Amino acid sequence: TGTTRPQRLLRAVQERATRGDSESVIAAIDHFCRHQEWAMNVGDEKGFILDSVVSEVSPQTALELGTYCGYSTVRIARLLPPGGHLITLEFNPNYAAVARQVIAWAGLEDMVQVVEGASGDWIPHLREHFGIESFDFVFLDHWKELYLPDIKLLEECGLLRKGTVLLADNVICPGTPDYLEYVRKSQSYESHYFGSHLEYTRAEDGLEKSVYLG
Ligand SMILES: O=C(NC/C=C/[C@H]1O[C@@H](n2cnc3c(NCCO)ncnc32)[C@H](O)[C@@H]1O)c1cc(-c2ccc(F)cc2)cc(O)c1O
Ligand SMILES: [Mg+2]
Repeated sequence: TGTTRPQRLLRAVQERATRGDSESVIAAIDHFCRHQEWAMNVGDEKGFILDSVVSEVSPQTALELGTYCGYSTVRIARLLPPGGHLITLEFNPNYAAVARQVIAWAGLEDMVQVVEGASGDWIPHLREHFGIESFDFVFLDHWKELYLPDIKLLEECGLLRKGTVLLADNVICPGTPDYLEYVRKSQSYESHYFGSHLEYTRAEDGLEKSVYLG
């Protein structure tokens, strides 16, 4: 049995990036995905939009749904303010193991908690387990049909507050139609679409930023 794509991505990071240098980790993954093997990281073009939203929110508490290899985890964590903390949920243990090593290579392990398990199981326990009152920022990038049920669960668990910013990847490709309809129609959200492209391709895709109004 050979290696998996996440393992080959991790090796590219360890061979090309400088330990402790998060920019070089991001560049190594983008290089790997552009020149070796495509992988479903948010990528550099949408990543630039992610960076600008994270910088604007400057979250003390952030949540990511779907860690995969940790690419967007590193993008978010490197921009957190002092005292800021990111919890990222990943239910595939092999992906979680790779992500932990990518995050550590970037030197960001102190700001990030990779939590192994399903978002639906973990969201109701985040407050008691991690002492989280509410999230300032949520990045959605896991299975697309779970975006809507998971934000409804976050609402029910009181983990969103007036002003919480949700940023959702892939609202065009692969697409999250039910989520988009909900956040754009609901009186509880103020939504804005950032047009871009599917990572490392010319296909259309974009990010939806939705502010929870309470
Ligand atoms: O499918 C895409 N992403 C899915 C991500 C899944 C990751 O999240 C983890 N995950 C899934 N469900 C849960 C869960 N909760 C659910 C279980 O209870 N709880 C925790 N973690 C979860 C997985 O283990 C993965 O690590 C995608 C596709 C394209 C794409 C576009 C065009 C193409 F042609 C091909 C592909 C582009 C993208 O940017 C994409 O993000
Ligand atoms: Mg994505």
